[in-house]
Amino acid sequence: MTQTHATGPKLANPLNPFTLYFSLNNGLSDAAPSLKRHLSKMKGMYADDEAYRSLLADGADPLVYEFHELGIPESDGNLAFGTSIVYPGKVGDEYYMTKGHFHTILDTAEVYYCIGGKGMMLMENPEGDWDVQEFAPGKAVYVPGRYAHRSINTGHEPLITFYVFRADAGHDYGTIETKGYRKIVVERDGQPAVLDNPKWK
Ligand SMILES: O=P(O)(O)OC[C@H]1O[C@](O)(CO)[C@@H](O)[C@@H]1O
Ligand SMILES: [Fe+2]
Repeated sequence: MTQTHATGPKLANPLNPFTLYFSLNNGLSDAAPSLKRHLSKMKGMYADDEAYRSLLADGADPLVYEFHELGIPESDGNLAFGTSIVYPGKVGDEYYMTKGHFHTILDTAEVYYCIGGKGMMLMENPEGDWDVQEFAPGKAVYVPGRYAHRSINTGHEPLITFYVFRADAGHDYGTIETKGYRKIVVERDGQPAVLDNPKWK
């Protein structure tokens, strides 16, 4: 090592070695800003449009999830990583969740390691196969290439995960925004249940 580098989010291109701290309690990093997705950014994604509208009444706009995206250069040798925090809540009986996406380079996989909370990773591929895997602290979920992925908080605490994927993978939101997922995860008798999405096109 010939020089020291400040740790933190100021990422140079090409990258130098660096270290970043993410809290094991709330998933956040003091050194890097998070991107926040409020409910108003998820129009049409929940099955119950009326429940969605009523949660946004009178100017309310709850924070559904936030994540750290560090701006790692999107070249094929790099890894993008960060934490993702989905807050507890529901729209009607459907749990708070991320938008979800395919990777633009469809074959690109991703790993999520759960640090806190409880939930599910909902996945589906263009061939129509779907799957859910459970998140609980200590569980690592592998999202294979070709699978769209959405994190869902089925518990009462923030669902905190750490993710890593190939930095050039890209995000394809269009397909999910127009077609939706085949499945939704809702609360039934106090338990999560996977149902057909009535809005799926
Ligand atoms: O991109 P979405 O579906 O809004 O969800 C955000 C999460 O997915 C990621 O894009 C990783 O796949 C992270 O930035 C973040 O954890
Ligand atoms: Fe992804």
